[in-house]
Amino acid sequence: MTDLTIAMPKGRIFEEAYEMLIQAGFDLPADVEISRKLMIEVPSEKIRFILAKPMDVPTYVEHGVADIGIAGKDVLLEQGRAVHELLDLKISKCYIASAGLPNTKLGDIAPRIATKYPTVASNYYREKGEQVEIIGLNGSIELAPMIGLADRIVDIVSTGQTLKENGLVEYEYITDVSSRLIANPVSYRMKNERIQDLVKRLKKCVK
Ligand SMILES: Nc1ncnc2c1ncn2[C@@H]1O[C@H](COP(=O)(O)OP(=O)(O)OP(=O)(O)O)[C@@H](O)[C@H]1O
Ligand SMILES: O=P(O)(O)OC[C@H]1O[C@H](OP(=O)(O)OP(=O)(O)O)[C@H](O)[C@@H]1O
Repeated sequence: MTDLTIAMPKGRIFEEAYEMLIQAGFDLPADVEISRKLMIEVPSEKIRFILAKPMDVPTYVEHGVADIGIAGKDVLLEQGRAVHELLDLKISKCYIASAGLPNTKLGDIAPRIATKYPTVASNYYREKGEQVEIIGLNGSIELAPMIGLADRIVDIVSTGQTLKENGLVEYEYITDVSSRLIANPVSYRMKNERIQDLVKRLKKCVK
């Protein structure tokens, strides 16, 4: 059996993704994320996990230091990395939308859009033929319209609670997001049997 390195996203996605691998029949240790270890070896399964920031998973996979990884579609759309998308795991579901203060119309001059997803946002408005000014932020995006930094935000919505608690409303749905299994193209060729087996097993667990 070939060794496989899997880049796992720390945080939100981790638990569901790890649970899915266990459901797929992999014999993996419990309590992995509680520890501060960033690399977990599972010799019995010939698997090595690296625990990365969700935004960094495609980087490890593109560079081939991880054979496969799990990444949100939001991150894949934003980064457009050279990786194969193998399977929609249908976990960590949410969507990207634009939002802003209620009853506000965008003026003729390029509205300011605050976002953690500058590429997704500029593609969206370009396709609509609207000129915008993108303001890149790393988090707490909802603050931007409240404090007058931007006219709209483009961000992840899940329950809608963050928008509601900050007095914002959704304006435009942009795209659905869920987590995907991705592979390095060379690993996919060289370790095809191993990766196909994993895809087959995970596919059975997709709900
Ligand atoms: N409500 C949500 N908010 C943000 N991301 C979500 C949500 N629901 C699912 N996701 C998915 O989880 C991923 C982000 O996970 P997480 O929030 O742990 O990372 P992060 O925000 O990049 O990390 P950090 O909190 O360190 O900035 C997204 O890329 C997306 O695919
Ligand atoms: O619709 P909801 O269920 O409220 O979820 C959406 C919120 O969750 C995310 O933020 P996160 O918690 O990752 O914090 P951040 O501000 O650091 O991005 C996202 O950026 C929204 O702010």
